[in-house]
Amino acid sequence: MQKTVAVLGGGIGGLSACFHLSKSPQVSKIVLLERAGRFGGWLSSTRREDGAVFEHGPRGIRPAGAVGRNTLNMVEELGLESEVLPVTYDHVASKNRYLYVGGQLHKMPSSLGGVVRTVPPFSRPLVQSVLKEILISRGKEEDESVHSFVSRRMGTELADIAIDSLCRGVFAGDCRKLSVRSCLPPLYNAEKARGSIVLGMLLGSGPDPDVPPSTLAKRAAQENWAQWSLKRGLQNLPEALEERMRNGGRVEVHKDTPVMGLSTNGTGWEVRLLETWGLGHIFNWRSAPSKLIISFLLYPQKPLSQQLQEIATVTVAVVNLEYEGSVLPVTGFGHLVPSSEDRGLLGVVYDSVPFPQHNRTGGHTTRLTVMMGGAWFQEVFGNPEKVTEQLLLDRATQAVTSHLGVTTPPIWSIVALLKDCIPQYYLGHWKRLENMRQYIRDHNLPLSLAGSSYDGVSVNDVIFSGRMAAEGLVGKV
Ligand SMILES: Cc1cc2nc3c(=O)[nH]c(=O)nc-3n(C[C@H](O)[C@H](O)[C@H](O)COP(=O)(O)OP(=O)(O)OC[C@H]3O[C@@H](n4cnc5c(N)ncnc54)[C@H](O)[C@@H]3O)c2cc1C
Ligand SMILES: C=Cc1c2[nH]c(c1C)Cc1[nH]c(c(CCC(=O)O)c1C)Cc1[nH]c(c(C)c1CCC(=O)O)Cc1[nH]c(c(C)c1C=C)C2
Repeated sequence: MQKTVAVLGGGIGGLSACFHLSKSPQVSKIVLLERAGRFGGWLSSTRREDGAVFEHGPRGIRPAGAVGRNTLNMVEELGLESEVLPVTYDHVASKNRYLYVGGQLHKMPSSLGGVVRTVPPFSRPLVQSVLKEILISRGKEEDESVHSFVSRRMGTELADIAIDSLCRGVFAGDCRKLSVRSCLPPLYNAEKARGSIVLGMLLGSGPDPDVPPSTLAKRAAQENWAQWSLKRGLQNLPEALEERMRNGGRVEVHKDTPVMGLSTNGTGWEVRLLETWGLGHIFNWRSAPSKLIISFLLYPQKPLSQQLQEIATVTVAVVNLEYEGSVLPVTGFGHLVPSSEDRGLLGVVYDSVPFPQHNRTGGHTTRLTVMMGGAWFQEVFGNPEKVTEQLLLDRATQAVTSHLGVTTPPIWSIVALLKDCIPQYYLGHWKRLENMRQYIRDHNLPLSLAGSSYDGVSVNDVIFSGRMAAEGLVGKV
């Protein structure tokens, strides 16, 4: 029997689910319901008339691994190959990343020389920690914080500085609360499979999903891409998906359509919407049987909704700045700031280094993005509802002055407050997921979970989760 499917939330996860569902002959109709006035969720780019592009959310996607190939396969299917802006591993943006510690920028080691020598801010050569790691016995816990795991295996200095910064630069989160099992599965699996991170990395610690590469994914591997973006910014990806959905025939796409509630009616679902397109106050959309793929929380089944609610999120302030000319004292991807140095200032991305194509045409500028807040937002800035754009802008420009010595004011800026934008996989996240999925199975609920709250926060992970949710319903597409 053909199915009708509602996809709730038109972020990149919901769009990916629609994309894959729409390929299946088993699905007669897909209804995509999005609260906002545009699709794409956190993939959001400002395009200025003079050609400059500024990213408010993700700015680079990694091509590596099965999930990286899966995204590039989709990019090729959407006909976006000529729009891709690759950055190779030998590019300065791939080789140079910095830490801001003790009031100074320190380049993170990226070569063997940097690992065997003592390189500040570390007090001994990293190779010492790496060699000792092989001899440390396996942990016995089912889960552990990222900080505790790395301190135990590689020493507290590495955990306090490098890992603390890494967790801020990916999750905007606190490594003392984040789960190693859910946030860094390759490290957790390496210890479980080989007894050591180093041995796991060298010998492998489990199979990757089978995702055959498209021509574009093969090109990325041959040309050694480290990351990529799109000429018109990453927002072009949800735009291309939306266009595909609109032209495909079987997907009904609705923007400005917040879902207000969900309830089961035995055979399917009732989705309560606040009417926005002229049918009365509350519109009940009913289908039987139906499946829902949700990338956000709205569910009256108590045990499930409670578990979903327990997945915390953090708020990040993103400030894009543009400066006239070349103002950076160093070149590279950007720098991260450990929480011991400055709790509220997470890091600065030097956008014009990896993607100079996004600078305004004809002029020479430097584009930077300052990211602030995350797990420390409330403590440093107070209530996100009350913080002013001016305060965030001042804090960002002060950081650029003190960290990078840039004394000229920016010629252009934009402040975005991204409320609850990154889910935090705290200790025991894996158990919560297992319980939720068990509940769905036990109650035979026609419901799938996809999106950044579950199995990975990167754009690749989320796109893959949309595909898995679709395939869980209709089989391989
Ligand atoms: C600042 C920042 C930088 C990042 N940098 C990178 C990076 O460099 N590389 C990378 O790979 N990843 C990066 N990420 C992560 C990645 O962008 C996100 O994890 C991903 O975009 C999340 O997609 P999603 O579809 O799960 O969720 P969302 O983008 O949150 O989409 C959910 C959608 O559901 C809609 N919605 C919510 N409630 C309702 C409702 N009641 N009714 C209807 N619709 C609803 C929302 O409006 C939204 O459109 C970054 C994220 C942030 C915030
Ligand atoms: C300073 C805050 C943040 C910066 N980027 C993000 C935050 C919160 C969000 C983010 N960055 C990356 C991802 C995807 C992870 C993935 O698995 O692909 C997300 C959600 C990519 C990334 N950025 C940095 C690292 C180490 C990674 C992981 C992948 C990779 O190695 O490329 C470092 C980093 N992020 C930021 C800065 C300033 C920075 C380092 C210099 C910004």
